[in-house]
Amino acid sequence: MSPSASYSEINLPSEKLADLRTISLHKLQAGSISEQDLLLQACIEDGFFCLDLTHPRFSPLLSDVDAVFKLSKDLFNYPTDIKTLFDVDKVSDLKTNGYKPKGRNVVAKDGKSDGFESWVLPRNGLLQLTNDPFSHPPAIASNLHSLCGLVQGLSSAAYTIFSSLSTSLALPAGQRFEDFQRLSCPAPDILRLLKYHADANTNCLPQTPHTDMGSLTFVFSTRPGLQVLPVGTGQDLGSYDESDWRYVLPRPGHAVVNIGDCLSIMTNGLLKSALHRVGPVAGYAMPERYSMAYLMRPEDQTMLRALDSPFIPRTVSNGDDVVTSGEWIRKKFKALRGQKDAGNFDQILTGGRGVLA
Ligand SMILES: O=C(O)CCC(=O)C(=O)O
Ligand SMILES: [Fe+2]
Repeated sequence: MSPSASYSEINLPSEKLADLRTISLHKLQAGSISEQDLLLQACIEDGFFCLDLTHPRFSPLLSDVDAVFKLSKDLFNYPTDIKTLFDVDKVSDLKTNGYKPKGRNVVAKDGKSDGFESWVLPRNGLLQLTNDPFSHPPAIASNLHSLCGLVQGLSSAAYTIFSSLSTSLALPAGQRFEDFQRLSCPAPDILRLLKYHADANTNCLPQTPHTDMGSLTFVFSTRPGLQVLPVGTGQDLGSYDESDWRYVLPRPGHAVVNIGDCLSIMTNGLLKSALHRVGPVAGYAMPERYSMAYLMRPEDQTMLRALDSPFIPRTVSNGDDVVTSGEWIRKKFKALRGQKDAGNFDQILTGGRGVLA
């Protein structure tokens, strides 16, 4: 088969596929104990799972996903001079709003740059939770209904997931995950629309390996491309092998969900924040690919330290290294802004490990 064979023609060997658990949001919401246990297991063992949204009650959410994919195509089809009016580095401080052209950031030590355009939208701006500036083009203004529906639907799915995990870990009142991401309070969550460009080079790496630095991420796509590194393959030490990557296949009516660094820190590593990346299937060209990621982050005042739970391993800390989530995000930016050639801001913002050494 030629490197440009269509993805539907590619028959991936099953041992190369990520064997992710499927969690039904409907069953979680109905209080199923076995689903709750399965969710905890997935977060401890993989840091990734597939979220089944096929129950009819989630049809409005899936319609919003479709509408936002359509919007995404319209946005990336805008002429370059319009897109650059909303340059993420000009219209927002912490990259929480605006457009990033392809190739702006370095993704590999050899200096190669990224292979995707992105457009980031802030939850605070969409839901009018703060008065922070939120400049955006007409296509976004005319799709606010779907964008807000999507963000609210995913925030509510996250509430169910957080609350299930909090119960499983016997977290005390006031220290439950959902207490740090309240539905009506401002939080620096972002909706990230992505367009990966086709690339004939079978060795291209459009997006660098990274972990997401927030709490929980939901990803939707209709094309393969997402790859995860199984927990236990030397992620922390960087001693994994290229052959360790596993492909996550998109499934209609499902989101791919993963744990971010903040939840991992708050559970002292019990819940895993796994390395992932986007790239072509080995030996094939990279096809054009649209995806969207809703990257959730704890409210700014959240202390990033291990929570009280009989299941969370304790560490001895003098407290000096505890920071709030807001400080942590700012610190990362400051460190990077002062670091010539660090380039890779978007990945750093969304990921704490596994990026440029
Ligand atoms: O495009 C994807 O499938 C993944 C996106 C991602 O990992 C991110 O935005 O952090
Ligand atoms: Fe990510």
